[in-house]
Amino acid sequence: MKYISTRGNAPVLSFEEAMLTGLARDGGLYLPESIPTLTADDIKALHGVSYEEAAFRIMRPFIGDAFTDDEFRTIIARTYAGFGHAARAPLKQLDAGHFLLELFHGPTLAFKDFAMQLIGQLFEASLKRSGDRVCIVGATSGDTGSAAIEAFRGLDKVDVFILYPHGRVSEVQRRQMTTPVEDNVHAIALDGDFDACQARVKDMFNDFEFRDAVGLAGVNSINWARVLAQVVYYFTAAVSLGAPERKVSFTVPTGNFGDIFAGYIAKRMGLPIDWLIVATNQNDILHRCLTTSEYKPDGVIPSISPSMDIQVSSNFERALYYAYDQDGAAVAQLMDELKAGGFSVSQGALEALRESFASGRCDEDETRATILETWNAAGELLCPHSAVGVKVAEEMRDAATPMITLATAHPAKFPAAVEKASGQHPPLPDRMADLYERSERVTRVENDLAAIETLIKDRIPN
Ligand SMILES: Cc1ncc(COP(=O)(O)O)c(C=O)c1O
Ligand SMILES: N[C@@H](CCOP(=O)(O)O)C(=O)O
Repeated sequence: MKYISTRGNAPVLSFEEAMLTGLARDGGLYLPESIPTLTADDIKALHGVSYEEAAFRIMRPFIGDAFTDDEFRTIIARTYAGFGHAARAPLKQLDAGHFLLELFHGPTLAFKDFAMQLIGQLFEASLKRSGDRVCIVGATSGDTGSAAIEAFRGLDKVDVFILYPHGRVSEVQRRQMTTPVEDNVHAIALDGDFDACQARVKDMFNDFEFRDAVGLAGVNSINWARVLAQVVYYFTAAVSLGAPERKVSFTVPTGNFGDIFAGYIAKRMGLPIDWLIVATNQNDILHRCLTTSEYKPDGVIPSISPSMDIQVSSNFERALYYAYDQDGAAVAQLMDELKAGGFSVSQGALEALRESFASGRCDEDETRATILETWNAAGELLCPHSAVGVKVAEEMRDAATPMITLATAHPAKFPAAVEKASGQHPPLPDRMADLYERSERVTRVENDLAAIETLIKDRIPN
């Protein structure tokens, strides 16, 4: 299996190389050259198997000869051993035809753990073999950072620097990043929004001198392995509702477009998905683009679903690559226009996107009202991101097709917003009960590439 860049002008890599490389050297994102498919019988055979077995069968065709089957099975077993639910990604029924896919039973209580725990294991196995050292730099609006720090803390041969927007993540998210004591992990509070954090990370990848000097690697959804691991739960959820005989739709609380893009990959692999519905908060650039064709970032507005406070949505580039018939030059042209302020998706590409994706938007009042209504009607306490999903799903679903909304984080990560909306205080699980007492370690930086690069160079071992 070979991996190519969305912009068509970077070295073709193996799975392992793509995983360790992060951003392609032409600024694009890696994708498999072709997408393996599962037959209806393969999908049927997923009925009743463990999450780990499903993960093995779904991901195996993408990894080539990077790991033997035994190695890969061991890695998967370790990945999900620390999850607090035997099903890993359980489905709950909200009402007739509407289901919630709970993705928050991992160590940091958000869907990021599904992929981050896996790539922690994959990096460890790969670096042990090569003896190389890497410097991971990531951008977070709250959840990627905590999941990355949890997955990589204390690992040999890996330093991790996470840039988060100062003052714009929840206290639990911040403490998950700032309280680990291992000295290979570094929380960096940047003066700016998430888009600024992500832009600086991409700038570092595009600064080849710095990139090569520090051995830069990425664990944002820039990294294909992140997306791949998220494909699995689309299969397990759909199968438990009757796939491949019965189609399902998914509504996905969306920001950087990585999670919903994993659903799109599942669809291309042969999973019968009717609609993939992009649910946005008031930072609705994706909804605007899918409805008007215009993609013009106009600044992030802080919300009560802060992990989705994103206006430059990295993985949308991967969707555009397919919508433009895998034309890397066309994608590169759009990304140049984006640097200059924005772009318009062509009519043909918009129609291609609309074959799979629909969208909706949920504002702050609607988010709060949905938390309260879902608590009263179903006894389910939603985090604000999942509430955005549930609200949009309710507006968009039809009676004929089961709708699965992704519950992307545990309500206890956002206790203030959840309590204000519902009157219910969501407690942290026991293993994190002392989070508020632990001491914090964080470095504040300005939004300045040279300053961030200097800080990183000074901190990594020579
Ligand atoms: C809780 C939560 N929900 C939704 C999202 C949006 O997911 P994505 O960025 O993959 O679109 C994020 C951030 O990634 C998140 O942390
Ligand atoms: N919402 C994310 C933003 C980064 O997304 P990623 O999937 O590209 O890592 C977060 O919580 O950090």
